[in-house]
Amino acid sequence: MLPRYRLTFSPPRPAPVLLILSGPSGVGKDAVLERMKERRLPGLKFITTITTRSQRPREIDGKDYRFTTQAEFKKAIAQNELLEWAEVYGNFYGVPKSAVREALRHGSDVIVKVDVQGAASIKKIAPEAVFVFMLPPSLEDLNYRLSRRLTESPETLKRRLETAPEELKQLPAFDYFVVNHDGKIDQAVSEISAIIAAEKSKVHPRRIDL
Ligand SMILES: Nc1ncnc2c1ncn2[C@@H]1O[C@H](COP(=O)(O)OP(=O)(O)OP(=O)(O)O)[C@@H](O)[C@H]1O
Ligand SMILES: Nc1nc2c(ncn2[C@@H]2O[C@H](COP(=O)(O)O)[C@@H](O)[C@H]2O)c(=O)[nH]1
Repeated sequence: MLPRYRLTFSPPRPAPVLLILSGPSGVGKDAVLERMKERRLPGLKFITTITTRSQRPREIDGKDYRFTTQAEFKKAIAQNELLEWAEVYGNFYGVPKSAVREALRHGSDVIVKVDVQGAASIKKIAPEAVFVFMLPPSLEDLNYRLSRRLTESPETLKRRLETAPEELKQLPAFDYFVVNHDGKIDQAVSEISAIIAAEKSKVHPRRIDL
């Protein structure tokens, strides 16, 4: 007969992770996040940000972005509805604070996609977030991807590509990097998932206070 023990132990409850994904335009952030969404990983929430940029032909309002006017965007800033906002390549973009708070309150892990300015702002507000920088294998690959996407005018394409080297200099401010190798979107998805899993296994987790 085995001795009977009173079991009083239970493992720690993992804290939700706020993952900030950044990287130059065209590196593949959206493509990787789309693939992540297809995997329907439980407890993972993707935040739709808002923008004054014009909607691209294949974009869906409310899914890719919440497209808004300059006036509405200014109102959102005035009413303190944005976690951060920035002018990026000539348009305004911002993260709705309530969506992030709500998801974290429900215990979900949260992914927010922003440019490097947005990542720097969020680092000041929520330094406990996990900052991930997506890198291209080379600037040539970045150029090729952004050109082939056919979403940019010659002027905006030039602006985005000329900004990339400056953005890449921000890498040291991040916690992790993920290289989005050509044709290897699944590998990038796995690496981001592994980062989330590692963060959730920390004995001393970073607790977000927003
Ligand atoms: N691993 C990859 N191999 C080859 N092509 C890729 C890869 N990842 C993304 N792409 C392609 O590169 C282009 C740019 O990708 P995507 O739009 O996801 O970039 P992004 O980082 O979200 O850009 P932005 O910051 O402008 O929103 C798309 O046409 C996409 O299909
Ligand atoms: N600072 C923020 N940057 C954002 C936000 N949402 C998206 N972005 C970034 O803007 C650029 C351009 O995006 P595109 O869709 O016009 O190609 C890209 O780096 C996005 O990651 C945000 O809320 N804040």
